[in-house]
Amino acid sequence: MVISASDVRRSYGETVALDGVSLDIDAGEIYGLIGPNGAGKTTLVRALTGTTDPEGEVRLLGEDPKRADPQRLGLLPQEFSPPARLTAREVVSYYGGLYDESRDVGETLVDVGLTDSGNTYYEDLSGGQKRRVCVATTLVNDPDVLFLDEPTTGIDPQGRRDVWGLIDALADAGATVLVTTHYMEEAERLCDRVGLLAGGRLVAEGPPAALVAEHGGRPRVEIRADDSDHAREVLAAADYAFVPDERRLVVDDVAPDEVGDVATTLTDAGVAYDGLLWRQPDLEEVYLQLTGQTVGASGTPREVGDE
Ligand SMILES: Nc1ncnc2c1ncn2[C@@H]1O[C@H](COP(=O)(O)OP(=O)(O)OP(=O)(O)O)[C@@H](O)[C@H]1O
Repeated sequence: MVISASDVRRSYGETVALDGVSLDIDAGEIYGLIGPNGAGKTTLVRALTGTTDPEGEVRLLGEDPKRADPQRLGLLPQEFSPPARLTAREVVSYYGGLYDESRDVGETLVDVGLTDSGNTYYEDLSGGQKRRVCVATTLVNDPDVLFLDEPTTGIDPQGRRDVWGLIDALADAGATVLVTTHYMEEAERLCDRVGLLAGGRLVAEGPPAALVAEHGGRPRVEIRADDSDHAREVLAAADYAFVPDERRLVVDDVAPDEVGDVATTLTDAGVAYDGLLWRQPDLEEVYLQLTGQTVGASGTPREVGDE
């Protein structure tokens, strides 16, 4: 195992940040830690990398994390501000200088898609470009194990895809990657396995598709109608069931060939709607099923039915 944790606990005063987490991550895996703000993701990354002292046992590359070879590790913290009055190239070169051996700075910049911005001051880059520079600093020593705490937060959709491609390529080349995210699409697209963290506990773990199949529930249709209360009444009278969701009207258990029946039921009752969206359940639904909370793109936890 490249990374392993057994019954890891960490509290800050009264706040229990980690409440007995165990996990094992193998070489070449991309493992995603998912959870909303406050779930314990950053504390777990800190425990696994030796920057906080938890109870329980942690092993990184077979050692106490504090003794693991820094040359083999890359860590992108959530909050990371390189010196602003350096250019992108100088920032990456500065971090490269901290290692006995480092990669070519120009190549590393190309890898993160910063071909034209190498000579721009860090403080003059866009939010997404800054994050790419930060990712580049974690790649410059060609690490075997990478910890990326919310690597794509603030990056535009294309930039996000670029970073995913980069992480994929690193894992293909044998690197082990632990990534935290509250973007479910990111977790589904990128990760071989994910761990769902809630209140400092790992509530489920597995390949995204397997978790969705086991806990995600049935396909559903989301309806956008001006008068969604009326739409709900009409559908309830026709024996449709609903996914608990305070923000949207979501009809549960609708196979693809049954979407037309939902539309007809509404139309026959004179209910106007401007959208019917059929979708398979995703990791967001899994999280909701298992914790009663949504993660959401902003990462802010929300109790369903709590508004
Ligand atoms: N240094 C600290 N001192 C006090 N409390 C802390 C500290 N670090 C984390 N916590 C608390 O521990 C809990 C878990 O925080 P953590 O940052 O690990 O969550 P997270 O899932 O990474 O959230 P986010 O997505 O916002 O980073 C939170 O309640 C947080 O307030």
